[in-house]
Amino acid sequence: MTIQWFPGHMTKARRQIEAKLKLIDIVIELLDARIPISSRNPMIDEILSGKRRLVLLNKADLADPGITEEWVRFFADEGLQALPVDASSGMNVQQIFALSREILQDRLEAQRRKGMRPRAIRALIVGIPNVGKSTLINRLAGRSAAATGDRPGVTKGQQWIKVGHDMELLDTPGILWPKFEDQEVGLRLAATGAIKEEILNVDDVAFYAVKQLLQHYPDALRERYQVEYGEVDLDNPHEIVELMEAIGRRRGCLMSGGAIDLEKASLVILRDLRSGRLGRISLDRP
Ligand SMILES: Nc1nc2c(ncn2[C@@H]2O[C@H](COP(=O)(O)OP(=O)(O)OP(=O)(O)O)[C@@H](O)[C@H]2O)c(=O)[nH]1
Repeated sequence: MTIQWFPGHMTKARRQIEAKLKLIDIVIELLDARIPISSRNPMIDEILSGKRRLVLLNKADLADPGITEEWVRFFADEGLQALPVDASSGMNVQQIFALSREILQDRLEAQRRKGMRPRAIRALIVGIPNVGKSTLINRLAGRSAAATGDRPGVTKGQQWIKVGHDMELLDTPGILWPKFEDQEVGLRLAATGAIKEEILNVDDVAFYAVKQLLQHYPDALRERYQVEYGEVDLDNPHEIVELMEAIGRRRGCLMSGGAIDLEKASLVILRDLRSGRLGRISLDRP
């Protein structure tokens, strides 16, 4: 599965999720905490058609904690419970069980009133490529139940996985497509690594990232690369490129002949941004 979605792919992905929805009680909608709106499928409400839902803001370890708190409030205003998690380390992951029970409380109560012992909650994880679906499934299952990879598009092949003592997960997550219409959304998806590098202009993505960093995290580049810069005019592309070149020079990103290799410098910046070495950065803001 690649990020290049065509209308036919979208229809197929949507049908696959709709078929799974019939089997489950609750959807776990996985978003990237750094870009909760850009990593959200634009038709999600329609696709889930009223199914109960828990929103997870994954990769919260890489996101700006203050902004993540604002996002939790934003989703609460939409009537959705949102929980910041880090599927890699397991931070907050155990809370998923209690929150899911809370969201389904009326149904569980109704089953009890009828004298039935509530059966395990059946859940489906959905999200765009590379948002951490497999990592979360593995974390919840406590063993390697799904293949993980650091590049978009590795989830394949459907079984129930028992997680905790009262939840079952469909082992194949629902893959959603991200938004494409908006260029800035594309740049945010790319900067955080949701879109494959091969189909992007790396310089453009790094340029965007540097501009965002200067605007919202003005010390991040200085601290990481020991480059000196004063007030950078964000409306002057030359000043931003000059700063990228200074970073390239610092990092020895040179072409034969000694000119600065801007593409290499861009890759350095993007790798550092995605891995958190530039600090905890959020690109979407409520
Ligand atoms: N820092 C951090 N990295 C994470 C977290 N969750 C997942 N990752 C990393 O993100 C990358 C993608 O994770 P996957 O679990 O393969 O993502 P996926 O959604 O299953 O991806 P597809 O198979 O492409 O649909 C991997 O390199 C994970 O290690 C997290 O909470 N924090």
